[in-house]
Amino acid sequence: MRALIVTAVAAEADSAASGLTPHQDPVTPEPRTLPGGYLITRRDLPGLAADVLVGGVGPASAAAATATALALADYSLVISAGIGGGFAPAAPLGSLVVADALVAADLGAETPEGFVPVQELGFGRNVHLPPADLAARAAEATGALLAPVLTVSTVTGSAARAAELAARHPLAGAEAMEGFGVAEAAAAHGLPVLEIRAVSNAVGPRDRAAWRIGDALAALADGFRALGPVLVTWGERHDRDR
Ligand SMILES: O=C(O)c1cccc(C(=O)CC[C@H]2O[C@@H](n3cnc4c(=O)[nH]cnc43)[C@H](O)[C@@H]2O)c1
Repeated sequence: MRALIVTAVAAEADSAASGLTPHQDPVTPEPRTLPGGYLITRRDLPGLAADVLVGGVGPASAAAATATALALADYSLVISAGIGGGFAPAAPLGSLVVADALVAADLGAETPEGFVPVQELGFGRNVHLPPADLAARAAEATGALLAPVLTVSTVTGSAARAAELAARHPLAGAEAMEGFGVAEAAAAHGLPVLEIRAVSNAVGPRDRAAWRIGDALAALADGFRALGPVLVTWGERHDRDR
């Protein structure tokens, strides 16, 4: 099974790659550069070839990078991965969230009656769903919360915005900036998508001193260590059924 893992920045890619690196191997990423300047690193486990891509911050960058990589090689699965904001109390700092839905939370129109998602306006969609069995197994193996992950173009920085998002998405576990873009590119290629986020900060009032990026990157590496065998098993079945 060949999987494409899309992160926003190099530190996230290094975490994902180190989690997928067998213990006896030193972590020696040898990135290649794709058209567009995107860096991609290959990790091989028995039964799993994983390409880890640095796709940039935000849904548009993530979609462009993902589509570029998908046009150049044959994949069975696309994974959006990185750090994110966690909705309290369900997703504390350092915890993991696996998406049971990848939701474009600010793609739509503001109206006097409130936010209307683009799907209700009749232009496309706001939600992509991962394979339910894969998301459930991934969450179980990694100890993650299985919950919707919101994709936003603006990081939430106030209690009012956090409350608005929570009211519209009461089950949301995390917010980040790339998942839906990755999912759009995967869908355009007919591929399933998964999203995993390690919580670096709480969704709420801006407080840079409270970020725990190092802890989140370590949690992301642990998550990928646990995810590897799940991907191998899922890939064997998926490739057999294709
Ligand atoms: O300046 C700020 O207040 C601020 C707060 C949190 C994150 C940022 C970023 O610019 C990081 C964006 C980057 O990291 C992911 N991320 C991490 N935490 C969040 C979040 O709470 N909401 C949305 N995205 C987040 C995101 O996927 C980007 O790749 C700045």
